[in-house]
Amino acid sequence: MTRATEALTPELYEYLVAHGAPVDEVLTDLVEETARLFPDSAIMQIGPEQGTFMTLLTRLMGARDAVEVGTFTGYSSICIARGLPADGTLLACDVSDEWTSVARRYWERAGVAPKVTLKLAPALETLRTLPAETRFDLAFIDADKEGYVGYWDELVPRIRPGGALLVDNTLSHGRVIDPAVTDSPVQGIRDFNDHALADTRVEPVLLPIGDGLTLARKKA
Ligand SMILES: C[S@@+](CC[C@H](N)C(=O)[O-])C[C@H]1O[C@@H](n2cnc3c(N)ncnc32)[C@H](O)[C@@H]1O
Repeated sequence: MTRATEALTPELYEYLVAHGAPVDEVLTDLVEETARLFPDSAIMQIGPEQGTFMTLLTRLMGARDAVEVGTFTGYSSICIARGLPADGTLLACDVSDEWTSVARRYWERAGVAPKVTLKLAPALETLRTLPAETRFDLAFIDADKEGYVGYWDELVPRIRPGGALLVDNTLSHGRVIDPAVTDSPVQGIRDFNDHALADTRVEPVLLPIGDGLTLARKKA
């Protein structure tokens, strides 16, 4: 019995990753290619245990229609798309043609390309112009941190009752609790965390996966 989450040493983290479902060749190659092409940005990819968790969650929920805000080179989108059924859909939102051109190649290799629609535009615009009747089972937010509250407010009404939202980086590498840190991405995360907690339409939990992953269930 314990009352707190275990702090992970690098060795314990390695053990944890090694005891989840193994990462396949497609994702391993994607990690390698992203690091080679975009060495300064590769850190933006989600980690292997988070990807496995997202695939399992998608599958466990029986999600069919999903949306992602922040695609980069495609790691998280592949993890979500793999959890969707053959006729499932994923709307992937990003602004970078350069980064998502890598994602497009890997969607083909992963066999998920028919499920994915890429929208290259500021995500707030994309979400605001969705048809009023659009409903998603699952949303994943992982883009500019200052935009999180706006994305959340567009997405919550579009999630079906019982559906879920996942929001990445909600611990900001620990900076959320450091009053000396006042930069706008960290303040964006603080604002978002308070906003989600106060939102009576959802039941949220902030999980210590990766850099903090908020999971929220839309109430019926
Ligand atoms: C942290 S990365 C996403 C990482 C991705 N989920 C993965 O697992 O590889 C953030 C992404 O958000 C995109 N982005 C930033 N501002 C955006 C905006 N206003 N609208 C849409 N996408 C945006 C960036 O181009 C970048 O690809």
